Amino acid sequence: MTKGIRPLVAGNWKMHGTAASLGELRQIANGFLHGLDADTEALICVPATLVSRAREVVARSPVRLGGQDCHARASGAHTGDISAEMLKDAGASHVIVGHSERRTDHAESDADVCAKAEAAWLAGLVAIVCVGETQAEREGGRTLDVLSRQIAGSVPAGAEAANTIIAYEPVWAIGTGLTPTVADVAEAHAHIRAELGRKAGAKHAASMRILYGGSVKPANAAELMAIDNVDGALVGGASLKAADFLAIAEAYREI
Ligand SMILES: O=C(CO)COP(=O)(O)O
Repeated sequence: MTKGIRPLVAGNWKMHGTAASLGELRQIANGFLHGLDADTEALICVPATLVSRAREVVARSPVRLGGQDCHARASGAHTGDISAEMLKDAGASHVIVGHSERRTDHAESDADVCAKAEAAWLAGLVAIVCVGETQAEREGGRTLDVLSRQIAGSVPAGAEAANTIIAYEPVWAIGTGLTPTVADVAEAHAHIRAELGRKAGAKHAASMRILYGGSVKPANAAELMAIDNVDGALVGGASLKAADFLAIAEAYREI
């Protein structure tokens, strides 16, 4: 946690979910509606096909919606792609950019991610910029260098709390059940905040959220959230089940 920063528990459904999954979203919305936690914000990044229907489901709850990627351009001949404006129009307030699965599956560079974050801002979306080292990079002692390079290259100038959230997701911790030690998470998040200071100035860096992502579960959420500079979570698999996602949000409240 960081004093003065309201935590955000965000779900990333990845390529999971059809209309049948909206029941889970309804349960999540109900959990927050019934006062689960006024101190924690909640966001679910559903597949783009569901944003518009999900908007109805979360309408009377504090739960907000995000996309999982957007194109760097506002519009054009880009068959199959989705613009930030389209996500906004469908009901999203946030969009994830530079998730490691996009960086790997679609060869997205830091410059691509930076352009997508700027496109998100232009459409009025908050960009959730993902960074994180691979297993080989960690084993090679290069974690902090990788994070420096990714923050320098993927976060546009002008980043501040109102338009940008950083998610630290060690690639080797995603979907594996493995998590870094408390000391490693603390070191990475402190390093990211220092790099944000270089990029955006100390004042903005101090108020920006830095989420942790990678095998966050109800059982480890409280321990992760208590770490300095960890301002919430980006939850993959455990966000698909309302009971797990709500338990994670609940764990955060108990810090
Ligand atoms: O990639 C993630 C969220 O964006 C993390 O996924 P898991 O929580 O399934 O490890």
